[in-house]
Amino acid sequence: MDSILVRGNGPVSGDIEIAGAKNACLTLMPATLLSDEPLTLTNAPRLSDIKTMTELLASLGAEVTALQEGKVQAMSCHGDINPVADYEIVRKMRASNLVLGPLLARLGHAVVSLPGGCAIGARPMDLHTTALEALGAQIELRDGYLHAKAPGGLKGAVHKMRFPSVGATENFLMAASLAKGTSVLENAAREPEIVDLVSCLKKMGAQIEGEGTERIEIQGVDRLHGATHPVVTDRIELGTFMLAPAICGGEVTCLGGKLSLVEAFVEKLERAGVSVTENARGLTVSRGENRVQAVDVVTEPFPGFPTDLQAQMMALLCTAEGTSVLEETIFENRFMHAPELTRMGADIEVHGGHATVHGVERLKGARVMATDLRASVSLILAGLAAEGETVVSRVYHLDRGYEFVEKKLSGIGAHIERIKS
Ligand SMILES: CC(=O)N[C@H]1[C@@H](OP(=O)(O)OP(=O)(O)OC[C@H]2O[C@@H](n3ccc(=O)[nH]c3=O)[C@H](O)[C@@H]2O)O[C@H](CO)[C@@H](O)[C@@H]1O
Ligand SMILES: C=C(OP(=O)(O)O)C(=O)O
Repeated sequence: MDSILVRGNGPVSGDIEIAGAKNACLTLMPATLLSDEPLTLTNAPRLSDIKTMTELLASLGAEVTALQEGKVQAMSCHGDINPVADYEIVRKMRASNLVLGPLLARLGHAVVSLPGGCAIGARPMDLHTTALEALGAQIELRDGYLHAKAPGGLKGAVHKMRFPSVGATENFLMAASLAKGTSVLENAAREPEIVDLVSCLKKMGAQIEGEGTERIEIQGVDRLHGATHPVVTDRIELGTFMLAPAICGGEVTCLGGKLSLVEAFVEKLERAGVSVTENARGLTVSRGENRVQAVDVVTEPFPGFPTDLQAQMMALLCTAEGTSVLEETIFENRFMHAPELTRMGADIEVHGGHATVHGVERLKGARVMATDLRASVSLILAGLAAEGETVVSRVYHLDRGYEFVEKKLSGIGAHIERIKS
């Protein structure tokens, strides 16, 4: 298993290119199941999760070709489709559950393994199943698989979710696009990845309005056609790399970054004393000599502060002046980076969904272990702020969500290298 070695850094400077969003690409890829014509995604990130989704779609009968070293995913699903998403693939990745809505819409039946839990918390599917049931699907759980069918076809309906689940919104949107009649989803998720999915579905011929708001209306159509679509910028990779100059000092431009993707995050950075400006090339982030100030953070659905940036923000706050409280409201076990940061000299107390971080002047390098995707990169960021060397093990988590992380960070002057096992 590879590790990442990081050496404490001085100020960083330069440009860093932000990739297409993992969490958008993983929902755009299953949309290929909705049409028998090719769907081409440009600006796809080069990640192991994308390979896993490719494997899953191939197991269902889709042809997926990675072009330009993986930056383009060309997909086609014109032959026989297998309705069974097998446990062996689904268990590797939560986003596998996004084939349920498309399979059901295209075939009228689907058998999809439950993703189960993952390190950061439970990944239940009740919001997905009740949303699809509102469209007329009958779903039961047998042997760890969701067996779904819609004997008379899916029919448009009004459905209100008790929580704006991103995945359930995506499954509902894809299914309702091919249902008969009009569907309305209330309390829908508003994340940029939802807006991106709708933009792609519209190019495929879907009739949808209200994306980016909490009420989305879908007029079902008989068939969807092929399309070419660029994957939206990864707001989480963007936020992660914006933290490099915030932690080390210096000035970095995150190419392709937009304020509208990370407003709640930027508000906290600015309060901490970090400057962020939007320009034609992206977002420029700078911090001078002053220590950052403590800020409190609560994770929330978009447009609130994203759960996927909580671990990285904690790395910054470890060396802030004062005490910060981070509250995690989305996943019940998403503070696993805290004990690892403590190994580096951070002063953190975790009580349930709250982490209290008392800022220290300097962290110290240590051997630490990545427990999940965002925890891994938070340890790398902390390593940049630490005295001496930090070795982060189990970086296969990192490769799920960050392409060429060593190359990108060394491009702005960070001391980072991969140790191959
Ligand atoms: C709202 C939110 O921040 N969603 C994040 C979540 O999306 P993801 O789609 O995985 O999760 P959801 O948006 O569905 O919401 C997560 C919350 O809803 C609960 N839940 C979810 C589905 C369900 O059927 N029943 C249920 O109770 C979960 O236990 C959790 O508390 O993880 C992704 C990867 O980290 C992020 O990119 C998304 O931004
Ligand atoms: C936890 C994440 O991904 P997933 O939902 O695929 O596990 C993430 O992107 O931070």
